[in-house]
Amino acid sequence: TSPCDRPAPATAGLSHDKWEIDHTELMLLEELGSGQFGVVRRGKWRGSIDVAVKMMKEGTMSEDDFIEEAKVMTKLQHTNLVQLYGVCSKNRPIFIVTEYMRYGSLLNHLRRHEQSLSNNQGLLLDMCIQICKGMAYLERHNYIHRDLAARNCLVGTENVVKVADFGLARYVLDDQYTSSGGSKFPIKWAPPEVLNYTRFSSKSDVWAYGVLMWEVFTCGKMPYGRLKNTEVVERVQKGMILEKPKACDKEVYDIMRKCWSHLPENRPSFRVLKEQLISVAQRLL
Ligand SMILES: CN1CCN(C(=O)c2ccc(Nc3nc(-c4cccc(NC(=O)c5ccc(C(C)(C)C)cc5)c4)cn4ccnc34)cc2)CC1
Repeated sequence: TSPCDRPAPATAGLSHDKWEIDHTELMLLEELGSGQFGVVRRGKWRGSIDVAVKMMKEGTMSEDDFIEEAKVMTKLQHTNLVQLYGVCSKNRPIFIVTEYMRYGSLLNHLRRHEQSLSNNQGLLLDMCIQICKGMAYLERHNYIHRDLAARNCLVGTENVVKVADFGLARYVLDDQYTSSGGSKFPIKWAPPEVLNYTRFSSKSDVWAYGVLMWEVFTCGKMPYGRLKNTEVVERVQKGMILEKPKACDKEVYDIMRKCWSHLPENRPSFRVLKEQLISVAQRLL
């Protein structure tokens, strides 16, 4: 059919689609750091809303595919997910604009506050429960994270913890990151079916969540210490799992271990995990 036959897209005629942010309404402030895609800065949107702005370095991401997906991502809304406000896609580099989390990554937060956190099992468990709630929401919406880890969670005021960058891994162009043989692939958070067949699912997110729980209860240790990626792959295939962190109660470790069941179908769902963690927290605290 010729273009004039086709019905106009629903947003035709609107000056901006609702996920499109007008970059003249953004004021860029200090740099927060840099990640897979380049520099991230704090900003103000419409004069008063605190935002984080990822400025996508050219050639680091498949931009058109991401801009299409952004329409779906803006609809994912939960207190334990870092909210995507929108994108500035009319200029290059494109900007990804999200809510701002003032205390940075959970990994750095754990390492910075190890002293006070290491004997506060209640707070560590609460962080895990918050992340589990965010992941249970994604699971309900059949949304797979693909790179869940403490480095990809963020800390806000009053010990709020949120999951960030869910689904973004699909748009990274660097094959050192995307292929399981690559130097940047998150091997230590990957289950056997991802290592062997890159078969991602909410159950592979559950495996990664178990490793994230281990990161939380060790206050940010590197899983499997200095083992090289090839050594980790070999041991995970043979069923080796991470040891119980000192600060961690046996019951909590038993839940971690279930996340590392070899077969995905033997791992609990995030919905079940949430119930188990909440009942352990009630018994323990
Ligand atoms: C007292 N401390 C002082 C130092 N400090 C900070 O400087 C600091 C404070 C707030 C920060 N907040 C945020 N920082 C970031 C941020 C900063 C640097 C890098 C990144 N990460 C990325 O850009 C990034 C992450 C993952 C991925 C893939 C696709 C691989 C999964 C791709 C890109 C995010 C994003 N945010 C979204 C909402 N809030 C933030 C970050 C850092 C923390 C507080």
